[in-house]
Formats: sequence, structure tokens, C-alpha cells
Amino acid sequence: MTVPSIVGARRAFAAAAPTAAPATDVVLRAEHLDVVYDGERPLHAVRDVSLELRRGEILGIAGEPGCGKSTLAHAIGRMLRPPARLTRGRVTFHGRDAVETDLTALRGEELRAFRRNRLSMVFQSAMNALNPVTTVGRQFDDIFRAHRPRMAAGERRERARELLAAVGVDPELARGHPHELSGGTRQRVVIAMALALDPEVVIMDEPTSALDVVAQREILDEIVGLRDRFGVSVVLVTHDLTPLLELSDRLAVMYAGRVVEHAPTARIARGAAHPYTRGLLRSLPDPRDEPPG
Ligand SMILES: Nc1ncnc2c1ncn2[C@@H]1O[C@H](COP(=O)(O)OP(=O)(O)OP(=O)(O)O)[C@@H](O)[C@H]1O
Repeated sequence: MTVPSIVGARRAFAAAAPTAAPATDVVLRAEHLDVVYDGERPLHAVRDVSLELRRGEILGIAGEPGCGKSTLAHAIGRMLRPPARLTRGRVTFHGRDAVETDLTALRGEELRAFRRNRLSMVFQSAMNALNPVTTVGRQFDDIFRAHRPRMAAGERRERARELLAAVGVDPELARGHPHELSGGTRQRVVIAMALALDPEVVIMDEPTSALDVVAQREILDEIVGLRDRFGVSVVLVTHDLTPLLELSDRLAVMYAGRVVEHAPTARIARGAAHPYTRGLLRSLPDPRDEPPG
């Protein structure tokens, strides 16, 4: 299978999603989520959050460190681990096949199968997501052998090369081990792996925070292209509002566990409704300013 062209992917996506106009075609809906970290003094990290991710859009989640972005992303992807606990709310997935799934009700193998095939997550540390003792190519091969058992060896190799090329990595690097790659290239490999099984949604939690500023920007720009090519919907969590203002279609701004603003990014950029968002926007450097030094 070849990586579809942007136009091709959009057409395929339009054909595959006949049930609603794109503007209202919600793929993931979170309603009234509450997450508590259990402990001697329980911490209420996410408070009554409702959000929607529309098909083919990039939803940015922004806010200062500790406001609950990561906890929310994990709750949406059903990835919370103790002591974190979803105490209220529901996440519903509306598949391309028009089947609606209540993610909060999935358990065990059903949940694992869902996460393999429909929704994947990318975290900050690429090294944790990669096996250090296995070549990159072998890791792709393992994914396909485990989850696409009908793919022939040649097809698996070709698909891995296509995915690497799609994220801007020289396919020849598939022969190498993760430690031989730069941090930016490793994170690109992780993103390619997250796309390997054609998920409908990818949740990225600070996918570039461990990288230098140039690599961060390059990868964030790449994410827009990937959304277009793969027709995937993306939840992109970052503490840095600047790239989200350019890259995201809609923005959710969090403060102290709550989403205080959730609107199209262009509307927020024109004039935020919430004073906290206005403060965040004012604190951004003005690109017209002279660089320091
Ligand atoms: N394992 C944990 N146990 C207890 N409290 C936690 C745990 N992980 C996070 N928290 C707390 O939950 C709150 C939200 O944290 P979270 O990591 O979701 O915020 P964030 O906005 O993603 O921050 P950052 O940008 O620093 O990653 C914080 O007060 C944090 O201290």
C-alpha cells in the first residue's frame, strides 16, 4: 500500500465518512470528565472537562505546567494508571464505520484492540517507546506481524519505509538501532510507529518537549502534513501556545484542571473570551520584537 497523496487521502476520507458534514463530524467526544489522583490528600487534576475532536482536525490543548493537560490526554485515550482515576464522565468514539464506542466502558482485550487499531498515543520520551536492542526496521516488522498477520514480508518492509519517509526519516535508517539516531529522528520514528496501523486518532502529549527548538518546530510542522496525508485526527498537548496558534484548528485552554476556553483557534487568536487566555496570549513574545542580544 502506498502513502496516499493529500488530495487522495481527503477524497478517501470524504468517501469513508458519509454520515455527516465534516464541520460537525465528531470523532471523539469527552463529556464531564473528572480525574482524581488518589492518595492521603487526593488531587482533583481534571475538573468537569467536556471536549470534542472533529474528524481530520488538530485539537490543541494548552495551559501552564501542572494544569492537567497530560492527565486529560491520558483520560481521553483511556491510558490513566493508578493512582489516577476517572471518577466521572464519558469518552465516546465515533468511528469511520459509523459505529459508536463508549471508551469508558471498554475493558481488557477489547480496550487493547481498540488502542492498537483506532487510537494511538505519542509521549514525550521517544526512547521509552522504542526497544533499544532491536533495529528500527525490526520494530515496525514486529508491529505488523503481531497485528496485521496477513501482510507479506515484502509488504511489511515497504510499508515501514513509506511510513519513515512520510515523517521525514531516511528509510535506510531502519537498519539502525534507536541509540544511533538523533533525538528528533527518534521522535519521528515513534510518530511513524503510532501511524503504522492507520489509527483514526493520535493523541500526542508534549511530543517535542525533549528536543531542541529547531527540531521541535520541524516536527510540529510535520504533524500538519501527516494529518493531511493520513486523514488522522490529532489531539496535540503542549505547554507552548505559539505553535498551537499556527497549527491547530481548535484550541482548548486549561487552567487548574478546567478547560476555560474551547473554540476555533482563529477565533481565539482574534479575541479570546476568557481573561486567562488573554493573559496567555499577551505573555507570548511578539515576532516583530528584536531578538535579545
Ligand atoms: N502520579 C501522580 N500522582 C499525584 N499527582 C499527580 C501525578 N501526576 C500528576 N499529578 C498532579 O496532577 C496535576 C496535573 O498534572 P499534569 O501532569 O496532568 O499537568 P500538565 O499540565 O500536563 O503539566 P506538565 O506541562 O508539567 O506536564 C498536577 O498538580 C500534578 O502535580
